[in-house]
Amino acid sequence: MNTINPNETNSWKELSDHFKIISKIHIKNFFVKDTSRFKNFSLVFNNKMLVDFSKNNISKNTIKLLIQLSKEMGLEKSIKDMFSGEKINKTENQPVLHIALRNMSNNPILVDRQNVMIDIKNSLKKMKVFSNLVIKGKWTGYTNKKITDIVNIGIGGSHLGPNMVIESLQQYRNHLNIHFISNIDSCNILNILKKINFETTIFLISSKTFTTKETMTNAMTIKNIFLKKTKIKKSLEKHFFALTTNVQCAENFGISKNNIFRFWNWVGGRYSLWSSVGLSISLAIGYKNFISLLKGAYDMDVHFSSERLEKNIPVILALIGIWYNNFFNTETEAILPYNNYMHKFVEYLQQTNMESNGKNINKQGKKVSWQTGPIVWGGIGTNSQHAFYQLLHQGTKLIPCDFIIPINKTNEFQKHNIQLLANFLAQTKALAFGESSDVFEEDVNSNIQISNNKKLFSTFKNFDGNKPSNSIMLDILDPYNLGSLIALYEHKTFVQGVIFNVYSFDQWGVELGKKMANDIEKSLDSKNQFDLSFDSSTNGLIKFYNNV
Ligand SMILES: O=P(O)(O)OC[C@H]1O[C@](O)(CO)[C@@H](O)[C@@H]1O
Repeated sequence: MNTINPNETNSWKELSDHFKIISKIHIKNFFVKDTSRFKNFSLVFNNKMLVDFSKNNISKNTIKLLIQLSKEMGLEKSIKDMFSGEKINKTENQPVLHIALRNMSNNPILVDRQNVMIDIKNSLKKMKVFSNLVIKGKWTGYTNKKITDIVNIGIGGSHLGPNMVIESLQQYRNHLNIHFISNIDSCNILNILKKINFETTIFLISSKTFTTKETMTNAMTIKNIFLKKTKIKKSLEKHFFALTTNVQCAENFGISKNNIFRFWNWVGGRYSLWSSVGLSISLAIGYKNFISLLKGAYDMDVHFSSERLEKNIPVILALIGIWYNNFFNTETEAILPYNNYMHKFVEYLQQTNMESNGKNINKQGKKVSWQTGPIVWGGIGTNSQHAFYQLLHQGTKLIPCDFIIPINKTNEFQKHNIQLLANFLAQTKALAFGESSDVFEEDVNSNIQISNNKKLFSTFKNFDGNKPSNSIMLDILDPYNLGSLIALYEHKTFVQGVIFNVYSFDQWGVELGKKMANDIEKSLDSKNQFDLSFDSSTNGLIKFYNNV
């Protein structure tokens, strides 16, 4: 195991010195000095994805030093360890093998000397058969009607990934309506209940542990309402399914053995959309498209595990992220997809990144003295341009951005597609290069007496530029490319975790809130006469609730 902290490496010291020079250079000057800047600072993946990282505050030397840092932190060995099934999730004593779920090679992957590919292939076969039966109308409900609606009941990784993929791939959807119940807030259930007919709906209870409070409460409520309506216990067999590692709990809940789609403890919840947790995806877009999604991710895995670091897209994006996070001290990064279907992408990435690297204890159990995972946020273009881009352009915070756009030339609304692309290009250009306010003077309304105020007025319109961004272009938004894009961000997160020297695959930080919610829930039970033994704030809030 690597035992060095990033800020104790030689590269870190070199990067700190290097920062003093680079931070004084405007991005536009990098372009002036190097006429081949785009060529030198962009990479293409499989002729389908272009990653342009030229509009950053970086030189060739920056990349060289960052790669040196990654080597000092043992990145190459860490990648090998993950792909070979080493137990790199040490605090849970598990390997981390979402990459096995999309392994399209014939190479075995061993966990405790067992080849996990056999179980994975069987699970995929079961998903294929079931998806086909439902889509073709051969799986019927308890009154023999064809299935029209699927409800996925799950939260966190058992919800965000499938929901994002299904939304992103709207154009590949079949006739099935897909719904998600995730929140314990009853509004979520009520809203879905209004839309479905129990006779033609199946419920996928998606939970790695099959113990998550929200999911279990939601599933039990639905089951009770369902049984009240059907009055036949056997009807559950036609309508209730479990996607889980915990077969016993699923059976105890009343799911029949055949209706359990298993996966394994070595799949992290937030990396589980590639497993049977992706059943809603396979139902929504068909098994063949689900496999294309896996294939896209697999090809990115091959790139990530075999390409040298200098040409390795997830590595380069991770290192640029570290450069801003740890040397420019930026606190956040914005993800800006220029595609309406991708409106769930940011929410999904927040879990991938923030649950993985939101840690303040290093692998040796000591408090870190460097910044770890950034705050990930963002929104879709062009809507976000009219909401928060003002701050990106003229605010006081430096916010590195990833702009993502799938090319769309195929539909009849070409004017819209062109305008969307023009906005995408314009924003990254405006952020990087800025513009002097003189350019705007001719626009100034002639009625305004600007002569006295001219100087003052123009400062408001000034664009400093020098705001960094990456541009990611996909040749199309299809299952394959989406798979590659998701895997790219998964690996970016992994690389950053290695450099931060934190364990990226546990999430102990969510436990305390869960435990306290249980204790407080008991005290809210009116039978207990509202136990008020908490702090004065919690007690005050409970009293207010009680008196309303
Ligand atoms: O799939 P499960 O076990 O219901 O867990 C749901 C989510 O809860 C978390 O453990 C966090 O609370 C996530 O990591 C996970 O994706």
